[in-house]
Amino acid sequence: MSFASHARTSLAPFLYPFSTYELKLATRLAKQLRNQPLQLRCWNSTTSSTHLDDGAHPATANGLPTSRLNPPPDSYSLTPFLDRCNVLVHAGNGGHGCVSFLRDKLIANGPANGGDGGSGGNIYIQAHKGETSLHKIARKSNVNAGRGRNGQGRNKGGERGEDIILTVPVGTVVREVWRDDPMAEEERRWHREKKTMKDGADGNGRGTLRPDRWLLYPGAPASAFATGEFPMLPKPRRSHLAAMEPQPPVRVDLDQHMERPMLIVAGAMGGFGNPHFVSQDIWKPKMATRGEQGMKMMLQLELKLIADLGLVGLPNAGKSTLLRSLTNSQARIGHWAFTTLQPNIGTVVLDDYKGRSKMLATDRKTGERRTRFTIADIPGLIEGAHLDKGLGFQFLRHVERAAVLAFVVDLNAGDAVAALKALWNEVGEYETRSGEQLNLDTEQHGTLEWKPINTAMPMYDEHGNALISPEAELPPLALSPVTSKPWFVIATKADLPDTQENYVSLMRYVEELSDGSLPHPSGKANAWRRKVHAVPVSAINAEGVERISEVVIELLDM
Ligand SMILES: Nc1nc2c(ncn2[C@@H]2O[C@H](COP(=O)(O)OP(=O)(O)OP(=O)(O)O)[C@@H](O)[C@H]2O)c(=O)[nH]1
Ligand SMILES: [Mg+2]
Repeated sequence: MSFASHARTSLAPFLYPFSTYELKLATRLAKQLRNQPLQLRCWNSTTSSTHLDDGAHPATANGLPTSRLNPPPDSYSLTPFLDRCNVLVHAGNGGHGCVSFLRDKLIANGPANGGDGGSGGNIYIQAHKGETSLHKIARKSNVNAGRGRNGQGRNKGGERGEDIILTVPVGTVVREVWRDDPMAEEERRWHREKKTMKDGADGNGRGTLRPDRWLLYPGAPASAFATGEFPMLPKPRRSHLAAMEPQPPVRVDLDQHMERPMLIVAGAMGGFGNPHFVSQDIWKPKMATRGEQGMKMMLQLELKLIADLGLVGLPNAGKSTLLRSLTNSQARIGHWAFTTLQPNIGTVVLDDYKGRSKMLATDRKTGERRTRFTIADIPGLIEGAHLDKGLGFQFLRHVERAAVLAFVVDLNAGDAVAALKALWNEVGEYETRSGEQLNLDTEQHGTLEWKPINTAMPMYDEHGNALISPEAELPPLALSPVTSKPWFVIATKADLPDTQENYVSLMRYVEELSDGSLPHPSGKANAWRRKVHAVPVSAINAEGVERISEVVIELLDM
């Protein structure tokens, strides 16, 4: 059977129809297009306004009636998207201890009963499959957990500070840029002081006067620090939760949906109330300690994965229309290049638990039912994108961050095979260049410090000096090469007349590619080409698009 007849009979019956209904539909569409004056198809501002004036159709350039899949250019909603940000997190400070003495009807001058301060709030992080972007976190830039409340009289401890949970998309890598840990300094100081006392240099057993650590009774004059007797400062305490913090420096790869949040920084401990300082020498301690200071940490959050499927295509190929036809997205659609300037993420729901699911699929990694997958409509690539033409690098960065790639080619815009080759050329060259850049960096700065997630690296040298400076740039994230990703082709605008031959030659090309008789269009010998599909669709009519979900599910599990 020839390719053309194969396509006609099995692959695209809705596109090149022979049933009565489909034939009628196709004839009507083709007729509509033929009847349009040519300038209506080639948009410019004059023709558009003429078009509006005659009132036949609202402002759609292709002359088709407006619908959700063929909206006027001003009918869209912009969803913010960000795939990288820095955020300064500050664990909560501890509350102060309390200076208080029991006073009762019968006891005029009772014992010390000041409560301890509450501990500060913790910072947690949780990857959630409902999140697609980091913009909500980036908006804050500083995230402060709540401070612990101060202790009170009658031995009442202070309340704990409020915890903070950073909710991020699945596929986020969290890396520490720098940290400021006041507790580490306190601990070093305490050990130094203890050693001095032991050596007998200051053998009176009294601590140094540290107004920043001690708290006197309310209304005490400043001179009380000089005249009062202070015991040695208690050893600085860390919260028992600190044992659950990731090893420094924090390197966490959140590639699974998390049911429970994970601790990043524990809050600081509260200060001691005055009963802690009762001794033989000091019966009525008029001092308590201040709460410890919470740790500050600069975190870099970066999405290693922006979506399960990335739509890669030339400008105006019909990517946003395709996204709309598969999801509830309100992405902007326009008949000019670069309508889309930042990725739009949409979710394809396979099972909404309202009845029979659209498709039964299991995630091979987790063994769980797959109920949805996400799609990123990536801005169009132009020739020379790998040389950073247009907004080349920024757009290609997103291509690297999709699990499966769909190359969207417009069947109505010249040779589809040439378009596919041009796209692969840009992507392949980008990969080569980023590899070269990485090698160059390695030559200049020695081995790049990207270690597997969660391995501990020393933060301080033996003298307590920070090894990682706040200005240090983190190395680029190690991502899997683009050419190793499973991919397929979506041939759009197949409703337009005379696109059949183009599709057939595209199909022939990908078949020969899959069986290894042709070299991979990226020029890379080991590029993925196990089973390349070419799916013909008419996104504007939502025809043929169901097949895309089937192919994506198949490729996601490869
Ligand atoms: N006839 C027909 N027209 C389509 C189809 N899909 C998209 N179009 C039209 O093609 C034009 C471009 O569509 P978009 O979805 O904005 O294309 P895009 O690839 O997102 O473009 P950029 O964001 O600029 O890269 C619009 O005028 C759409 O109406 C289709 O299946 N059939
Ligand atoms: Mg677009």
